[in-house]
Amino acid sequence: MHHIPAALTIAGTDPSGGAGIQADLKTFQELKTYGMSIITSVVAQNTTGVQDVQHITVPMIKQQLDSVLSDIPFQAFKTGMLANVDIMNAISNKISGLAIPYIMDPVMVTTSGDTLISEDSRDYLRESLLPLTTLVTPNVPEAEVIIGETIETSEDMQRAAKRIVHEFGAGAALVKGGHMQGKAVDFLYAGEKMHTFSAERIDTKNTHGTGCTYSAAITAYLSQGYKLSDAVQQAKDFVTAAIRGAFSIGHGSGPTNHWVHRTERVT
Ligand SMILES: Nc1ncnc2c1ncn2[C@@H]1O[C@H](COP(=O)(O)OP(=O)(O)O)[C@@H](O)[C@H]1O
Ligand SMILES: Cc1ncc(COP(=O)(O)O)c(N)n1
Repeated sequence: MHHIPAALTIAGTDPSGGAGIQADLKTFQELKTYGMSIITSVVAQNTTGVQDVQHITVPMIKQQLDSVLSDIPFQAFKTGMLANVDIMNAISNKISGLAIPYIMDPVMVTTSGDTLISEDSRDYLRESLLPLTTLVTPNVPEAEVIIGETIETSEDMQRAAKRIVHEFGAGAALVKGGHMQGKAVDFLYAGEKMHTFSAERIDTKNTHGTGCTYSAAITAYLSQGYKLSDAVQQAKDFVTAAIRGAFSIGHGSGPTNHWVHRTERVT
């Protein structure tokens, strides 16, 4: 019997360590879940933006998945950057039979404004991958792409969450308010009532990797058996602390601090 909770992330990389696979693994580690990773694209990026991208071949992505699936059980998984339809299709074929929570961070554009996935793959993501999810975690611009409508108010965010579940077939939707004004408020809808998660807005430019960190934390808590709304609340507390302690390093938007449980403060 395995008593160690384990989670898998399927995503792109960030050599500067703040987003993507690197953020996911740091988060899993901090939250005491054994972390595993499938790399879909190698992204040359840092706190200032994306300099270059190279996608991993589809056979190699499939082989990475087989290597993990044939060897080590895990209790939850997430996807981040899935750059094109071929990669999405390979992933969906391998994961559609897994009876464990699937958290999709529908990564489209980075904090620095660089596009990470092709135009046509947005339709594939909406039509083929969304119905497989336990939870999808769009920020406001991503939710706008999914529903094809602009979002201006918190009522719009809540309506988007409901539409993503009822019309697009996601298991649940967490529409995140990081790009709105005022408090940092996120709405979770899983088919019944609307849950609200609110935190004070922290005045910082260092938000590189917040979405990755948040969805990885939700995945970690789900791997440990928390129910969805509790996993999101715990993860919200984690990401807020990670933003509050964010590192002012690099020349652009610095990374969040995954080391939130350290007793001595890192500055
Ligand atoms: N300045 C901030 N202060 C506090 N919380 C924030 C801030 N910016 C983002 N958040 C929170 O961080 C999480 C990630 O949200 P968001 O920035 O919308 O996603 P993404 O990184 O995918 O663009 C959400 O819980 C959001 O409310
Ligand atoms: C490989 C990869 N995946 C995702 C993001 C988005 O980062 P954020 O969490 O800031 O939206 C990123 N910059 N790089």
